[in-house]
Amino acid sequence: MPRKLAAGNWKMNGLRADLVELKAIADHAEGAAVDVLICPPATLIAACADMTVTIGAQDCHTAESGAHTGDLSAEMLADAGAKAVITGHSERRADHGETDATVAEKSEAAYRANLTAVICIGETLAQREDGTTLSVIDAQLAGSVPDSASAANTVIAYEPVWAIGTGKVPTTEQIAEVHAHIRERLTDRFADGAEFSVLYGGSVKASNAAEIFAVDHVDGALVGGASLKAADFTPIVDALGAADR
Ligand SMILES: O=C[C@H](O)COP(=O)(O)O
Repeated sequence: MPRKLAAGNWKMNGLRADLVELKAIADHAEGAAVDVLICPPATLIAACADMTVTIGAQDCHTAESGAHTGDLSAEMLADAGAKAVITGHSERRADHGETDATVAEKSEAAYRANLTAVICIGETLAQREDGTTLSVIDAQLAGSVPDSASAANTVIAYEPVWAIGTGKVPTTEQIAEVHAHIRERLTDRFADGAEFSVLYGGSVKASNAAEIFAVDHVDGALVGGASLKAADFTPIVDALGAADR
């Protein structure tokens, strides 16, 4: 059975003053029935590395070190206290031109540094509307997930681009279709494909979490906006714990 995971991606939000929210989430995570991961901006990783919640980063470079001004290697993030790193988030694919090949390389860099890679995939609104969602998912899975991936070092996050930060959420039927498809592709390709945690991401809130977590093959969520405040995020953690699956 895949592990249930409630993950928060703070994106480019969070100053030291906001560590109070992270501490409250960590305190809640300590007694939670599910795994909890928070990915704050890299500037805050060291400050919260000792809290009772798993800390991750939002991106890493492919190389271990070198002349790459402004970038951070997976080894540096691990050294700061990160245990995981998000790779291939659609905002990085769009803002920084990251390709599937880059995402696969970054995921391999994560494994090299003993970090879990949270690999993001998902279709745009145009792709959803022209009926190519599943072939887009296939291409992203094939291109972004390295052959060395396993359930122990990789989490897949399905995030329809059109649902991120918009308040628009796919129907449970749409989520079910894509998650079942991802599970099938993972089991086709990896011996432990049935064990990978597959998260849903895109406008998850306390008010819709239970319905989403009841969908087959949804093993948790990657939450953006609603992970910034403990009062918004902890009910999502609890909803995942209560999900009957
Ligand atoms: O990484 C998180 C996702 O992009 C979802 O963001 P959101 O919950 O603000 O829609």
